[in-house]
Amino acid sequence: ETAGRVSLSPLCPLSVLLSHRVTRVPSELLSQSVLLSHRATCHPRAEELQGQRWVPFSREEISAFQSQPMAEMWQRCARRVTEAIERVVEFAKRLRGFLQLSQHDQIVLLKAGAMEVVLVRMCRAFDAATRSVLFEGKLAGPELFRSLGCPELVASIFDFAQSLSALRCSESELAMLSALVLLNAGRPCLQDRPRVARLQGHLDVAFRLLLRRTRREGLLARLPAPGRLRALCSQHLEQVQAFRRLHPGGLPAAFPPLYRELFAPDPADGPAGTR
Ligand SMILES: O=C(O)[C@H]1CC[C@H](C(=O)N2CC[C@](c3ccc(C(F)(C(F)(F)F)C(F)(F)F)cc3)(S(=O)(=O)c3ccc(F)cc3)C2)CC1
Repeated sequence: ETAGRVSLSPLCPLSVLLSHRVTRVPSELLSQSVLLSHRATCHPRAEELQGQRWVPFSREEISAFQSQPMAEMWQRCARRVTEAIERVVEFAKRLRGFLQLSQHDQIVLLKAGAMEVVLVRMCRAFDAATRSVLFEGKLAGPELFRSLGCPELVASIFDFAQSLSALRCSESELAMLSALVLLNAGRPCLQDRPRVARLQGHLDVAFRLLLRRTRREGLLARLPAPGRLRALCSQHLEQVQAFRRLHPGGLPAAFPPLYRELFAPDPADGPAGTR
């Protein structure tokens, strides 16, 4: 048995067995705490996802969305993605060691990784059978988002959600994946890269041990390449720029400030993450 576990030898009297604390190895404690942070900051919660019967939008509701003005639909989606990003920030703050990083590095990691975590989390509310995602309480296919005017981005988002949901990840696996997306020592502009690399290393070991314990080592080879998430996020930034060109005068004030800060930073505000 691995060190620290209660020895289950037949010779051990109950009193000795009971005297051992059920110790968990540090990496098991780490994946447990990451799972709790994930559960506390995801929406909908896992139990709501199981219980809920997902209802698709009706044809009338879909055409109502499709006839929304582009700016209206963009603001609606930007609000929802901003709410999701605020929950990802809360998740990051609960990750062991994250708040001990400099604020500069916390901002660098969130600017680079928050949208990627939203896209990872999206597979939780994705229904592969109907290729649709939970949006404002009902199931929406890609066609519902037509008035955004960015069909390729929407298609890539759905493709990514489809491929990730096909792996049928557990909440623990999604939690560890999300933590590793955020605590990525490869992000540009980090001040204390070795410190982020140490945190990333602990998570990497904990993730591998979790996969071994659950006989899911094969998952690692099937995960989408990190480049896919990066490509999705740059596609998203291109579409935000395209939207801004269509609507001179910058993103309308109705866009959430956090969304503007992350995806349409005003050059007058100085370099990213240093304010
Ligand atoms: O907080 C949680 O645990 C979850 C995390 C995942 C959340 C989620 O799935 N989402 C949050 C909002 C979602 C979202 C994703 C992508 C975008 C955009 F890229 C663009 F609009 F251009 F596509 C933008 F940013 F440019 F506008 C906006 C909003 S959504 O559900 O509104 C959605 C929109 C379009 C889709 F084609 C698929 C989904 C995805 C739901 C809440």
